[in-house]
Amino acid sequence: MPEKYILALDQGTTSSRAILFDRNGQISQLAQKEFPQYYPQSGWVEHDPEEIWATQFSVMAECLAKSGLTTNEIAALGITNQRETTIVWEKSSSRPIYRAIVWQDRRTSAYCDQLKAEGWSARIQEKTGLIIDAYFSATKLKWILDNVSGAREQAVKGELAFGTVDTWLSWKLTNGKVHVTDLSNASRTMLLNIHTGEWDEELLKLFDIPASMLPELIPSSKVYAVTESIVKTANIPMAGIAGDQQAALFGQQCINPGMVKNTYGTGCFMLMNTGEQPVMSRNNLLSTIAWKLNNRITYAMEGSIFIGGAVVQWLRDGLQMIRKSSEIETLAASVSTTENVFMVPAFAGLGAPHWNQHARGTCFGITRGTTKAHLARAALESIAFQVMDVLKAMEADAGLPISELRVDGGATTNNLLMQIQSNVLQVPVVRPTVYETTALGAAYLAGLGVGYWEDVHVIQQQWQADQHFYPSCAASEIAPLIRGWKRAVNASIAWANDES
Ligand SMILES: Nc1ncnc2c1ncn2[C@@H]1O[C@H](COP(=O)(O)OP(=O)(O)O)[C@@H](O)[C@H]1O
Ligand SMILES: O=P(O)(O)OC[C@H](O)CO
Repeated sequence: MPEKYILALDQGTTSSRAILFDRNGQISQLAQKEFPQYYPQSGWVEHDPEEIWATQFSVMAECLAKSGLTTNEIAALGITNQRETTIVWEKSSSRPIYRAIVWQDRRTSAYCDQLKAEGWSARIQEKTGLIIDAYFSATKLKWILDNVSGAREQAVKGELAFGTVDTWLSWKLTNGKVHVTDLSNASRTMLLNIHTGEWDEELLKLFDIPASMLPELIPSSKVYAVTESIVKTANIPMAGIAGDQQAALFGQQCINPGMVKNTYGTGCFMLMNTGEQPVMSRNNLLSTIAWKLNNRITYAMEGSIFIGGAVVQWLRDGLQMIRKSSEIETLAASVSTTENVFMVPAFAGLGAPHWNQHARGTCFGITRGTTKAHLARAALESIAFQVMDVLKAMEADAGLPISELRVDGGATTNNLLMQIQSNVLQVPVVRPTVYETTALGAAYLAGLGVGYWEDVHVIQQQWQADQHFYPSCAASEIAPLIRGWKRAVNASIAWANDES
């Protein structure tokens, strides 16, 4: 019998990846492609669903071709994806009726303010675990139905399908045979009751969403389809789905309550496993479904930061200050401090724990002596400070100190950022050997779904630390920086509040 592999599709905000994992959870082959971002108006962010599919499909084909494997050597396929991003398509033609509205998009902020003013905050948090914000899918879906010509009529007739990116990819991989989403993705729509694990009728009514548009809810780890005959990918069991942050929690083996990871991708997302009960945050964090496995739902508490590695991408593409993301490390390391420059990258408002939809990016403390190196360092520090704010909120909710942080995601290749992070938090930061933890989590869920791995205890042995970053300075040296950061965030919020 030839050795089999698990294929994970990781559809992120900036790129699509396909990764083959072996039985030891090691990467055997990888292909990756960036795709375009569209910013049609200030605060709007869109993707083309066909480009999402085309890049995802091409990396999958490339990965298989490079490996030389045939489909019967693939034991299962797992999907993990940028969450909340909202796609609506025609069931009959599979044609999207609008571009994907991305999680970072702010176009529904005013409607969210209205919902808050009408007193919906507590009820929505109680049911969904979420804080009302344009971030989640429900208001994006409502916007499409209200603004795309003919959409509502078609939706009422049952002709349209809604899905997050996992739903879209599952639809495309099966030629429209399945219209599904797993509970971890569904919990990000603001339409799911996380206690019952069902779509919530009251919320569907509030957002005026016809139930016929909604995908079927499935567990995160179970065979739900096989791939259709598209090039070399026919008949692979599709057996795992999870939102990328929950998949990373699984891939980091945070499978016991109290375990925490932080992922540094486009945004930063810290999740704590809270076991089989949702914990309602008193400190502006989210309560969300981590996964449904073996018929049991595991919950997580989450701090979502909208701009993490994206600030580096902005310096690269927007300001053209660097040519490659990796160049930021040398540039930022060329100065030992920012000379009191603070950047608040609230490009898409502020997420946890501030939740200000109207805040925007800002930079304080610039003098005639400020160079691009200071700005580069301030950008990296801004990522670390935002993570600190979320970690403090999580510690307050948990009533326990977090004594070590497991990290992953594209920006964790930056050793300087990891060192700054450890200094700011004054705790060790641990990077695992497999950086592609998100994809690994999806592979694990798919592999467990087909019995490739017998149970979680088998995969638990596979997690290995690559590098520890320990604090290299005293807390007293960091304290003035933290004060400066807090002033900068407050000023950014005050600027937004002054306008509203
Ligand atoms: N060396 C680096 N230093 C800091 N940020 C980086 C570095 N390399 C990549 N990044 C950032 O990491 C992000 C990509 O990480 P990834 O995990 O692929 O994100 P996503 O899944 O959101 O697309 C980008 O925003 C990029 O700017
Ligand atoms: O694309 P990422 O990895 O930054 O993840 C995006 C999140 O899923 C948004 O909630």
